[in-house]
Amino acid sequence: MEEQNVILGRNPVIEAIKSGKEIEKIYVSKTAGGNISKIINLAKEAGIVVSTTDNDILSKLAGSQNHQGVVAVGAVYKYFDVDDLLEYAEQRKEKPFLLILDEITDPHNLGAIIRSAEAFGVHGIIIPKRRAVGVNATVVKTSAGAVEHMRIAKVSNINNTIRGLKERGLWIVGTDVNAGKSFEELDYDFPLAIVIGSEGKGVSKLVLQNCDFVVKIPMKGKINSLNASVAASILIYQVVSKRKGKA
Ligand SMILES: C[S@@+](CC[C@H](N)C(=O)[O-])C[C@H]1O[C@@H](n2cnc3c(N)ncnc32)[C@H](O)[C@@H]1O
Repeated sequence: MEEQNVILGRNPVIEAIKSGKEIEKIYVSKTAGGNISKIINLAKEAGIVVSTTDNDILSKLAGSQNHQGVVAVGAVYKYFDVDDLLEYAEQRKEKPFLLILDEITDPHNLGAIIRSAEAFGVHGIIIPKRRAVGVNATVVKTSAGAVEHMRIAKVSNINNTIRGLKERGLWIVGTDVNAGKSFEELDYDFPLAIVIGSEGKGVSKLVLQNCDFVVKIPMKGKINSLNASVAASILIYQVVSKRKGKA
């Protein structure tokens, strides 16, 4: 785990963005002028959230040190590469078992998924760089500390990552409320990644097309879907129980 840190001042923040440092958010003063628009543009290009705010908030974040109207709040988590996730499975002499989260935006869902994944021995979680929540303070808290033991990789393009995983021998199991196949029909005794979709629109069409299997958890009630973290937990448990006792 990396400590959450703050970077103060214009040049340090510019250098931090350029070096690709994990930055969660950049705060800029409402009244800042000069090269502030350059910082905002650089941040946007790097996909970093920028918040325009009052000087009081900046001073609080900066602990009364000089911030020149800009404070970057560093990441709370150091991400892994997809290769690290697969190597971890290899070290454990287990068939890879990964989760791919397709644009989960609620930090409580991400935290809960990490917690279940850690509890049941998932080797790693893949999340997209854009349009999804990353590991922030709420996620850390909701995961009840499980995030410290979970390898999470951030990728630019989920579909390219899926292609790469298939080349490495993984089977991709998508989940969708309207799938024709029940999740109980697979034996999960193969290297795999399970795809869980976003709260609003589910797994995207293209990702579903790239899956080897698409399964549903049959439901009896009137509500048409489960919470993403609940669905993830049911699937994770199914994989673990089906693999039990198998090498
Ligand atoms: C809240 S649901 C998304 C609902 C979305 N409106 C849809 O129609 O797909 C979030 C994710 O949880 C998983 N999920 C929820 N209920 C499920 C079910 N009954 N079967 C399979 N997956 C489910 C899927 O990955 C889904 O994309």
